[in-house]
Amino acid sequence: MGGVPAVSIAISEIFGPTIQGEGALIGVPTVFVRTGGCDFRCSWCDTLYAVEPRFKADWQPMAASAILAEVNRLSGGAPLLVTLSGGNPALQPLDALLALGHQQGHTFAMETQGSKAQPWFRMLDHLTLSPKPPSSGMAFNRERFEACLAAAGADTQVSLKLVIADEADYRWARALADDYPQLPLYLQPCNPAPATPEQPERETDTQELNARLRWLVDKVTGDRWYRARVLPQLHVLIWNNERGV
Ligand SMILES: C[S@@+](CC[C@H](N)C(=O)[O-])C[C@H]1O[C@@H](n2cnc3c(N)ncnc32)[C@H](O)[C@@H]1O
Ligand SMILES: Nc1nc2[nH]cc(C(=O)O)c2c(=O)[nH]1
Ligand code: SF4
Ligand SMILES: [Mg+2]
Repeated sequence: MGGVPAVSIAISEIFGPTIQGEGALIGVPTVFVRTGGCDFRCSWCDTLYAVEPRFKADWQPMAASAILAEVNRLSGGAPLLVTLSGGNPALQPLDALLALGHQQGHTFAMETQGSKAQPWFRMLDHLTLSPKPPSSGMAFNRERFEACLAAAGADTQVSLKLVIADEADYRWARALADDYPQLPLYLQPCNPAPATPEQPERETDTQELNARLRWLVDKVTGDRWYRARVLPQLHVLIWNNERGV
């Protein structure tokens, strides 16, 4: 009696509908499901409240059915694109969420740094792999990244989204992208002043952000790197560093 207890997923926040502000699906209406916990700690991370273990008490263990109930409440009951982010959502058991969500008509995209592969990656409709450049302070592990690509298989649309803070990041991005010519490639300038747990109300420097965007466009066009697509974080242009949008 009682059956198998539902597996729980650590949830930092569920919000939307808003628009996807980054990468291949920019502009698409979506609800975000943000998991808690990350195996990285990037120097410029804009979501440390979903990363640092000191915030563990804020992350709620939720069953797939409860997460989807909240997604459906926010979406008004209509199926839509659900974006899984974090923290690193690849650390969570998300297969039941994907199976049940698909049954309900939702589609799923996920953002991850490519440090951990899961067999359920092939259940995703879109997978954004965002390996970290030198400025993040994190090391790139090619074997793990390629395990993520293999786990996604042929039916999941995979794209590469690289954050660029400086010249060294740009050079790293060029070399990395050359090794994966089949992947759609998105470059996004690093937010120079993301909000932090200590300064949740911090505003970014929009002039500096715009200068970084212009610099990146100049680099890409100057190098005739016509495969790269340069995009801002649209949500930062619209709402600055506000959380939950
Ligand atoms: C917060 S992360 C969560 C998902 C996963 N941990 C990852 O890094 O891909 C989502 C996206 O935001 C990007 N990001 C984080 N901080 C940023 C910043 N200061 N400027 C630009 N992009 C940033 C990450 O590189 C990643 O592509
Ligand atoms: N609108 C919006 N787009 C996003 N794209 C990636 C986000 C993230 O934090 O993972 C994000 C986010 O937090 N908001
Ligand atoms: S991998 Fe993603 S969530 Fe984790 S610290 Fe880096 S940017 Fe933040
Ligand atoms: Mg974000």
